[in-house]
Amino acid sequence: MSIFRKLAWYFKAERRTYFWGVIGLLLTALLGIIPPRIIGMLVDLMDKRTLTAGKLVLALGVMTVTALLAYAARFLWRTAIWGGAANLERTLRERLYWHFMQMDTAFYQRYRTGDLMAHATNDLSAVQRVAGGGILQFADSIITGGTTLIAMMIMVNWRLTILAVLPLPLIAIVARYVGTKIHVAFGESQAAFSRLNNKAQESIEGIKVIKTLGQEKQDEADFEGQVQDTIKINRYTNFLDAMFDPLITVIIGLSYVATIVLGGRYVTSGVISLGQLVTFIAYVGMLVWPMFAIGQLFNTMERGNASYDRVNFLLHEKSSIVEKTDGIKQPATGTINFDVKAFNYPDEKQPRLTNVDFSLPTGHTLGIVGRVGAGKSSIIKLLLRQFDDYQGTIKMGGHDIRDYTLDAYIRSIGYVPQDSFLFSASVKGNIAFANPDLSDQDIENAAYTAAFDTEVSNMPDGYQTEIGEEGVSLSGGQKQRLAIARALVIDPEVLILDDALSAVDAKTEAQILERLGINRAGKTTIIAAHRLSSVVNADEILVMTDGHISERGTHAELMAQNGWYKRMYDQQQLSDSIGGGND
Ligand SMILES: Nc1ncnc2c1ncn2[C@@H]1O[C@H](COP(=O)(O)OP(=O)(O)OP(=O)(O)O)[C@@H](O)[C@H]1O
Repeated sequence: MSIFRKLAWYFKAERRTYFWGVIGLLLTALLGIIPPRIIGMLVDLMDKRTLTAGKLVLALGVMTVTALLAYAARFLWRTAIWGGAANLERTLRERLYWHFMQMDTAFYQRYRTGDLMAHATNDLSAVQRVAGGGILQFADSIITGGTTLIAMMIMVNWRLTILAVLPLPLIAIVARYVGTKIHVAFGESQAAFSRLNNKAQESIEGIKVIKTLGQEKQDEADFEGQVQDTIKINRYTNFLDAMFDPLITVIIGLSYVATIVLGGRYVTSGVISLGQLVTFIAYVGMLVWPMFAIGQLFNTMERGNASYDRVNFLLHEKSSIVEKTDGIKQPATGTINFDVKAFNYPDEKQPRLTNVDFSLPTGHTLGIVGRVGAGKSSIIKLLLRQFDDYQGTIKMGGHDIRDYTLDAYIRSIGYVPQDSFLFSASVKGNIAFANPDLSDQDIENAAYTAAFDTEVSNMPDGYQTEIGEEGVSLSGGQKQRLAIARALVIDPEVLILDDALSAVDAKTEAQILERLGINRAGKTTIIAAHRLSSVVNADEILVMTDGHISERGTHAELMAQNGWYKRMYDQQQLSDSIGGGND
């Protein structure tokens, strides 16, 4: 019952809805008693041969009115209770979605997307079932079960009632225990199916690797193993399912046997009439569902409870990026003063950045270079406020970036990572993602600056061409340029390109950098790159080594220093003149 207590806030808020739901159920139950009783009376009249056409018409009239009223009552409880449940699911779904949107990178590092999706779908459905099916099972078992039992005792015979209903609680027990087993088995069968799906997807996606490494046979054997597993689990599920229905039929049969044996004797000895026995048999049938309901109620509550706890646990996870309620709401502008003494990722001891400091006046360009894992992206993650926990300060326009509201701060930044997420939408839809009302001219300007315009005009439907799963697939370099155009349309104060030109050939890169220089005059740009040609024109270049700045200066100054930068630059120039780009 604890789940009902936990959801009390909701039932309280929706008490009107649920009140009408229960009234509807009560009316349905009361009206349900009438038809069997009338049929019994008709049987008695026929038995005594006193049935007249008038009485028959009257009986049919009452039955018709009852059926119409029952229809209305059913409509009432169905709309109230299912509507209430749907509202709860919507409320929780919105809360969870909003919460996901607020969470920081560390949260997404802790939880896998698949698990979060499972919470947002399966768990919320299980909670919804408590507010719909659960309430129905609870009210139905008490209301329908109770009224039918009372009717049986009052209108027929209490001894017969006790004997006839004796086997019925077994339905509740079977529904509870076999029901749980079936549920678990279904869960396993679904999991097996999704493992099989994942395996198939992975193999198809990785087919080239599998073939080049000659692993087809091994992969086939793996797949065969998974298929066998899935079949075994499904067989067991079917076995349990096949056991369930016949067992219920046997229990109901026992009840009918008891009714016929004792009821028949009562009829012959004149304790009850034949019509009462007929009424009674119909009532026995009406008790089956409430018994099921009791059994299922425990399962619904147990699952709902566990799911509610899991969802609540997620909802209570705090983001380490804390919004100041009185944070600065004006867009962030001005010089960036980055002064981080030490930063380590959550749950890690080793600092990934140490003593990194730079000052980047508005309108300047900063280049960040260095080996793989040197800390380039870590600097950017701090600038993006993906992590707020570090020693030191990062300021923009003289204010600590943590003093801005997230919205005001993030809106000032356009960020393009190496692999951008693109939506399955048109080229235009992707570029205009931040502002669907952008004019075609703005979109084309952005595409031009990102050197993507010529290719778009060659696409089948130009800017309306669908990309992604259902449309054309773009090359790595095209994706990067589309992502740059998407970032440019917001005309950000600070544009951050994190290795976002890596898949673009050297000539196109030069074109983009040149156009960026013109388009973004007076705005700040940060470029992290492996290819040093991306940063040669920067006002300052930082060379990162193991989380600290090992060299710094302009291109000319760094060349003069004769260190890692010069060696790397010469080496890349040489391979460029031999190889060329990779777009
Ligand atoms: N989210 C994270 N959690 C824990 N460690 C991380 C995380 N992100 C990066 N690291 C570690 O921090 C170090 C610096 O990584 P970072 O991504 O900043 O390097 P980088 O210079 O950008 O590398 P690349 O050139 O490959 O992009 C690496 O050792 C990396 O493994």
